[in-house]
Amino acid sequence: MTYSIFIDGGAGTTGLEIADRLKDRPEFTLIQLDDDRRKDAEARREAINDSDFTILCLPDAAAREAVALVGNNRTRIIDASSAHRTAQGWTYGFAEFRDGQRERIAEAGRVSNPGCYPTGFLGLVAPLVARGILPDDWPYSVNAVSGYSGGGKALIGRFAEEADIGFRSYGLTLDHKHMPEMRHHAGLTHDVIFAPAVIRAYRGMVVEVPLHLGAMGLDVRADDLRSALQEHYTGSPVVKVHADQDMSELLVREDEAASDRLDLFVFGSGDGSQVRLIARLDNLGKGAGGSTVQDLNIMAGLEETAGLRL
Ligand SMILES: NC(=O)C1=CN([C@@H]2O[C@H](COP(=O)(O)OP(=O)(O)OC[C@H]3O[C@@H](n4cnc5c(N)ncnc54)[C@H](OP(=O)(O)O)[C@@H]3O)[C@@H](O)[C@H]2O)C=CC1
Ligand SMILES: CC(=O)N[C@@H](CCC(=O)OP(=O)(O)O)C(=O)O
Repeated sequence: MTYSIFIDGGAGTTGLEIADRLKDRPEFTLIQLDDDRRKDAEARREAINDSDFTILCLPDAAAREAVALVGNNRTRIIDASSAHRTAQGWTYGFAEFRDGQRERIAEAGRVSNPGCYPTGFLGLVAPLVARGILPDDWPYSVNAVSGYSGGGKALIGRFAEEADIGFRSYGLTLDHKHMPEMRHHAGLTHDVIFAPAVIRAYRGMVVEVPLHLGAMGLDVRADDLRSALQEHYTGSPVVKVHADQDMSELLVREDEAASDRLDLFVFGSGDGSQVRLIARLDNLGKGAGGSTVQDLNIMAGLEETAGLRL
């Protein structure tokens, strides 16, 4: 059985990453539009409806428009944009973050891929909240840095033009589009305080949640959080919870290699009461293209990690 795949937005940063992961897979054939027709609504409608799976790598408005072009019950959609991440009728495409999610993805007709930052945040916090180890009513802070490819072609262009930008903090109006997704899927009662930044690396990101467990009035310590995460992700080929505590630094290289892994760390103070929960991932890997291909594999009933860079 071969599946036909259309990547709408296939000439963009995420679309090209996904095509690269699929190009040597005999299970898939790619429907491609010539460059002069790739934004033509009729050409896109035809390609979408000819496909078994359409993957949306578009700005949010164009992603909504693409969904409205589906005129059959067969074509299944995976949306990499943030248009449908908390929408009714859509399944959140993060197989590992809560029990039963992989099975929901396998059956779904509409899957919305997580944002890159929420993948780090939810990967760390959601299993701990679900187990009652961390509270659902704490105002969590999320500090993060991303490679500039996270902002797509526009930000890649800007970092090429303004060669002196080394660090860019943003989200300064405290309304970043990933905040509803983090709150919703972690089941929190408050929005997180989200402080994202971009660094002069093409890809890669570090997402951190600092916690003062003592001041929060919790009895658990760093080791308990790490053990719970290790138990939750046991056997996962994609998500690794690191045991080592003696690291003195975590680096993102300017020319970091592509990776579809999600690496989680729990660093604690001597008494374990102060904790830094840290996720390291590739914004174009588990943060976008890697998780899309993982979801596609699950939906198509194929080996879940086929084509991934682990
Ligand atoms: N980059 C990342 O790390 C991540 C990105 N995402 C999401 O994935 C989606 C794509 O992002 P990214 O690849 O970075 O963005 P890019 O800007 O690099 O690519 C978007 C592509 O969509 C094309 N496009 C825009 N409007 C239309 C339209 N109406 N019809 C057809 N094609 C259209 C653009 O065309 P043109 O080339 O002419 O501009 C471009 O090729 C976004 O929603 C983004 O938020 C999600 C997770 C991480
Ligand atoms: C560095 C940078 O600009 N990152 C993007 C998020 C990338 C991502 O996850 O994309 P979605 O739009 O699909 O959520 C931003 O902050 O808007």
